[in-house]
Amino acid sequence: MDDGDDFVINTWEPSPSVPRKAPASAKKDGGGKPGNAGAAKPSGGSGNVANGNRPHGGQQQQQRDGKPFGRDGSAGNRGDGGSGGTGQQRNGGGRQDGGGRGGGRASSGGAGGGGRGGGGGRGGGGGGGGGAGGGRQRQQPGKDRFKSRAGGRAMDPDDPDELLRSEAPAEELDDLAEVLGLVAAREKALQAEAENASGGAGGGGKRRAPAEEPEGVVDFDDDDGGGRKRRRTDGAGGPAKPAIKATGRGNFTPGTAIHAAANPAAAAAAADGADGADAAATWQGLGLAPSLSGQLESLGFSAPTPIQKLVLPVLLSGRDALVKAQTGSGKTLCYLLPIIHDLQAQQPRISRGEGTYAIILAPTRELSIQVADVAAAVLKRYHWLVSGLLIGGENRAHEKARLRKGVTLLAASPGRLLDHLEHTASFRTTELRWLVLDEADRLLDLGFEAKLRQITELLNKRSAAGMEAEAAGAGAGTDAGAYEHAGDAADADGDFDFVAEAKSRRREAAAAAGPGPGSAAAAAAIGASQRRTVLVSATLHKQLGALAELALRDPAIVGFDVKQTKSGPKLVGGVDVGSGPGAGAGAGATAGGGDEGVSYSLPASLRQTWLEVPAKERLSALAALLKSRTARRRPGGTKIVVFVSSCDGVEFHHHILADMWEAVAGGPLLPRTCHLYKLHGDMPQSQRTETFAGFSKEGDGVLLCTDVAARGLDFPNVTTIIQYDVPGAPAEYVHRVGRSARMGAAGEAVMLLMPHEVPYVNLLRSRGVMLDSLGWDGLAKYMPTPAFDADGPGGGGGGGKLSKKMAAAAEGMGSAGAARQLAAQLHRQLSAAVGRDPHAAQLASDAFRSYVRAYATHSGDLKRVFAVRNLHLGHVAHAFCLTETPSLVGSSGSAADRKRRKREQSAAAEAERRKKMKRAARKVSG
Ligand SMILES: Nc1ncnc2c1ncn2[C@@H]1O[C@H](COP(=O)(O)OP(=O)(O)OP(=O)(O)O)[C@@H](O)[C@H]1O
Repeated sequence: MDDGDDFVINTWEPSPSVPRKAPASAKKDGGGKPGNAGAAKPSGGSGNVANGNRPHGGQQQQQRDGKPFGRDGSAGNRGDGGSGGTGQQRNGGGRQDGGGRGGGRASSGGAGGGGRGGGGGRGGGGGGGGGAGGGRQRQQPGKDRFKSRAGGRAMDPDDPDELLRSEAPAEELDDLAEVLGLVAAREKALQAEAENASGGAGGGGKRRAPAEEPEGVVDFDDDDGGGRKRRRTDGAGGPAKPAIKATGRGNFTPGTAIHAAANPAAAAAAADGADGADAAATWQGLGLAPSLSGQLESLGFSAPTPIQKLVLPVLLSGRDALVKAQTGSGKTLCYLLPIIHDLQAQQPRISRGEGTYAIILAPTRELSIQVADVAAAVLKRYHWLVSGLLIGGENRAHEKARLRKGVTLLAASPGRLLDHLEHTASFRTTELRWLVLDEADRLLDLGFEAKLRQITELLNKRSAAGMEAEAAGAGAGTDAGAYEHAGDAADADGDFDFVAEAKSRRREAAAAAGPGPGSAAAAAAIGASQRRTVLVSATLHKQLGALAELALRDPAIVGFDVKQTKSGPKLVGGVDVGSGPGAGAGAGATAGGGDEGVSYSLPASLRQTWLEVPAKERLSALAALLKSRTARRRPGGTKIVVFVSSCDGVEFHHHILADMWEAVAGGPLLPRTCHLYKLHGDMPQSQRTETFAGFSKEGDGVLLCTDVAARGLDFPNVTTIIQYDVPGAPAEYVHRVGRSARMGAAGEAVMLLMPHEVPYVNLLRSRGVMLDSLGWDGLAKYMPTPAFDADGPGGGGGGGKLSKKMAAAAEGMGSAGAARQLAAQLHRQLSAAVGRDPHAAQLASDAFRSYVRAYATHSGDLKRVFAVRNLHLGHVAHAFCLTETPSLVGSSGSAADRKRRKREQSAAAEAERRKKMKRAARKVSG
């Protein structure tokens, strides 16, 4: 039933801050080459077309493994698969008919060659029992892993914050890399086998005709897989630009040479060169439609950033891509613009009933919301393209209703997307043309590998079902068959005739229009079987190569280099492309692989410092930093993000600073106009969304948060980042500080380190991140001072006058040391207040425990620097305003909160169900 509350983000007013106007610096970016888009186009497009049967390979592998495709398994039916495609189509109406779908794939293999159909049959047969079991086995270890890392506490693997509290052990990630490598190798072998068996005839029958190679465009130096080098030139005989090399055709598999991409610095320089400066300096010059260019300008994006200049032509050409660039350099538009350009160009227009054409996966809910907001803003001109959001914490039933209506462009978090792929029959993805994995490094960090693999497999399966149905039928009804095949029986009604009709007209129009950069023909050449996949990352993650192997085909690689090693090609950090004029390109050249040897590149406009603080003075130092940064009103506002290592830590500090400070210190810590926010993964989604929007809009504000806000979130005008609790690996540091100094703006990052943690500065230095030491002197006058002494309240905490006695003492001492002593006195008063308040005391103990637990999860090199044995637990407890050190055994408040929330959610769901039943009953009786 449709709830009527529309899911169309397209009609939302995007958050006022997102996107924001381009700063003057960005507008000045000049340069670029005319015709780059065209130059890049044909090679990728044709390469992809030639490789069009990749999805089949993936599916064959599933069939052979007999793996289930739905969580429910429907094991008994899987054995039906032996009859191949036609059998499946006969069976295929019901979603529960797992065998039908398995057979569907078998038949798709069968179309390419009988052998594959047989393979599917075997898989289907085995799947009767083994498949379903396999599904559970695959999920279970994941859960166990989370559980064991949480010290026996059951964790929610969908929740980034849960995982943040303790990262996956390195060995597990290594195992996953191995598995992904094996999967890729196996896929490749099966594909080769299938190609031999079919001789290409069958597959060709299903695939759309490749687009003709447009004339006058450039191919790259291209290894055709057989070691032969080809070179094409453009009509004018010029070299290919941008300087991004294509890889050989075929999957990006171990043993296949991954060509170093572009040296972005060189490419950016080329793009800025005299002969092409004007074209690449404009959106249209990069190949975007005039209407899209106009929309961007009306949003304040007057010119592309350097990374956008590099990536847009590549993606518009139909290539897959792996992209790395500095934080805040404008990566979101790098993929959104080619997608929107592609979708708006489809003739006749795409209708929402056709289902989803683009999916953007992001690791956190907030990031998905942000991407959806930006998409909605850009899509405003294209009312027929509907965007939407699928994220954990939202009502599934509402999401299902919206998916049934159709959502063209979807931003999603992996857990919820997988859930709908598995359980929402009306979720149509057979037309999917784009899959983006944003913050891919973070997705990997959070242990989403298995989910990403499942998602890719399911999408492949669905698009193959669509192609199969299309090949089997003609014209109207084709899609109905496809959806039936994909288990979407509920939608297989007459409504889809117009969809099939639109699609066939679209293809005709594309054929008539002929080839050309960004043309309808080029677009049509990339059918469901030719999905483009984009991996975007701000840092190099050691599993990224494996993920690229799995997900990408013939990718252009931007911002990384590729090093040949004994075990095959390996991604290494390349030159980051920056965000402002002169930024990035050339800054922070990299060498080596993995995190070791990587050199991060951060904006020059970011001032980075660290402050050495003993454990027991941490809270006072935080208060002093906040006071000092908010003391003066800046014209553009002051926004501070404070990173804390756990949800409990955020709760405790929020309670102390927002609810208790004023009463104890006799005045507020922050100016009245500066609001204090909190954001963490244990908050209900509605509150998270509210905070996200509120802090984005705020002129002055402080956000206390976990790493849930560390990546990708684009809060406008963040002036200061305070890392109150240390980050993990240097990449984490880079992501946290990347919330400030975006798009060439000035920013500051301060990290608090306890004395034993100071070597972390050297670790960062070894990764190219240079910090200065921040002295106490500048902070002395902002140290919070006690309100209550023999002379009565003085209001030192709120910036009011010191009591006479204190003021005299401070003047006498006149040093940072004196100020610190006064602050210590205030701290003792706070501790006494916490001791009198059971709620605060509970928050403090929970926060202390979570802090120590999080500290204990550091691994590798970090374990030596952040060793729990170096923590003075008594002093740490003091920082949490505890006079005694709590036992480290015991459940945290957040765990209890989570349980309570789950209870509340199921009670609410039950109430909703009852309401619906009552409504239905009333309708019947009415
Ligand atoms: N061409 C442009 N002109 C002006 N501003 C832009 C342009 N492109 C993007 N921006 C703005 O730059 C900011 C950063 O963009 P975005 O969030 O896409 O960066 P990012 O590289 O994804 O950052 P992170 O690595 O932190 O995720 C946003 O406020 C965005 O609106």
